[in-house]
Amino acid sequence: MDPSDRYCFSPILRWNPEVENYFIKAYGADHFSVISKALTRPSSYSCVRVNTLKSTSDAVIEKLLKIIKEKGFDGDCHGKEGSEPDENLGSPLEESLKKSPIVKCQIPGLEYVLFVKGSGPHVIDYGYVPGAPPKEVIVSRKCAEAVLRGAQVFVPGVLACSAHVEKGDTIAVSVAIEQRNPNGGWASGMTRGTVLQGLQTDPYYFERNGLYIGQGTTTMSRAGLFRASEGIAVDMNDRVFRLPSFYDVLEGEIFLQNLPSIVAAHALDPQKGERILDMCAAPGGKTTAIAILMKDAGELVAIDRSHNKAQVIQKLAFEMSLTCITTYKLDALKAIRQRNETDDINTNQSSNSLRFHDEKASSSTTEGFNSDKTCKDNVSNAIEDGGDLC
Ligand SMILES: C[S@@+](CC[C@H](N)C(=O)[O-])C[C@H]1O[C@@H](n2cnc3c(N)ncnc32)[C@H](O)[C@@H]1O
Repeated sequence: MDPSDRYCFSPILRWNPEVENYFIKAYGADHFSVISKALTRPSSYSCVRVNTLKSTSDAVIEKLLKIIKEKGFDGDCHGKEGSEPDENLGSPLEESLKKSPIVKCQIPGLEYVLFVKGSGPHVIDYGYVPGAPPKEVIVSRKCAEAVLRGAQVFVPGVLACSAHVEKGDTIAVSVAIEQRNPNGGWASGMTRGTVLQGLQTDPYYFERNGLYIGQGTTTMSRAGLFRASEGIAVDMNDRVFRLPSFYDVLEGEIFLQNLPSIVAAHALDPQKGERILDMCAAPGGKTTAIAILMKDAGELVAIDRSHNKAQVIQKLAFEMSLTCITTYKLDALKAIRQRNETDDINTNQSSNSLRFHDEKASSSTTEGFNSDKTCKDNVSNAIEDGGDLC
């Protein structure tokens, strides 16, 4: 392989042969190959839920179209145009997205869901010169997945970096996919802070062939990057897949959320005045969806075992002006006592009420949230750390 060929995005899924044979029989070789390829790519659109207590789908579409027009297609990417033709287009949604970059969900009752078009894969010139490989960082898989959905590279996601990287350097970003370890688990197995030379002796050099997800500008030096515990490490200029970034966009009016999570809240059909418990709630995607469906009237108890994540729920509820949510930092497994349990905690509560053994996450009427930097960083880190779009 020519060394320059590795700086591209062409992942190949490796299946357990038995599973692969099963699927080939079930789907046919051609269909299975299309499915297998699609599984290596991010979604071709983003899904956004509108806070109908604050706005309407039409108003949000209008505002987003204006933002997209002002900022360019995907907010902060200005790479070369030109992408591979996408052989998977053809569903009614994708056909609609060809006509307009933002469309309303056509499922009755879900008109508050919007789809925003993305594009890719794009070809990126990493500036490879024989004998002078580009400076690069390796990021975790979760970080890479977020980047391919419009996020920046945050500090905790960086695993390794070239030597002599300074703030403002152009840098290629690749991903270290987890490998199976001897204990049967999966891990990248890379020590954070590893120095890359751009040589075949670099960790996962061959495994990273075709796993370059974009190019950006470093916001700090190599030393700073591994000293810092939070913040943006690489400001992405170009990604192989481009989806609009919704970071700080129409805060409180919209929430980026996968359709199945939205449908889960919708299927629950929560009603005004009900009392609902969300036991693994952070970052609060379903919690806030439920609260909005309840018209913010009733009681929604949201718990998460992580203190920082519980704060993230509070921040989101505050942004969305939802007052029916009460947040607790609490392990769900220890959350509820049997009626006849005889420990001495909360003995003054009625026997059939839920009894919380842990503390309420600090003040839920927090005026401080707007300017609370820690909370904002917690959101970034929670996203970085959790990676899931819930
Ligand atoms: C995938 S996220 C949940 C997403 C959330 N339901 C939403 O729709 O936004 C899983 C969350 O569960 C929390 N969690 C896991 N085990 C828990 C437990 N035993 N008690 C409380 N929270 C837990 C994690 O901290 C994490 O924030």
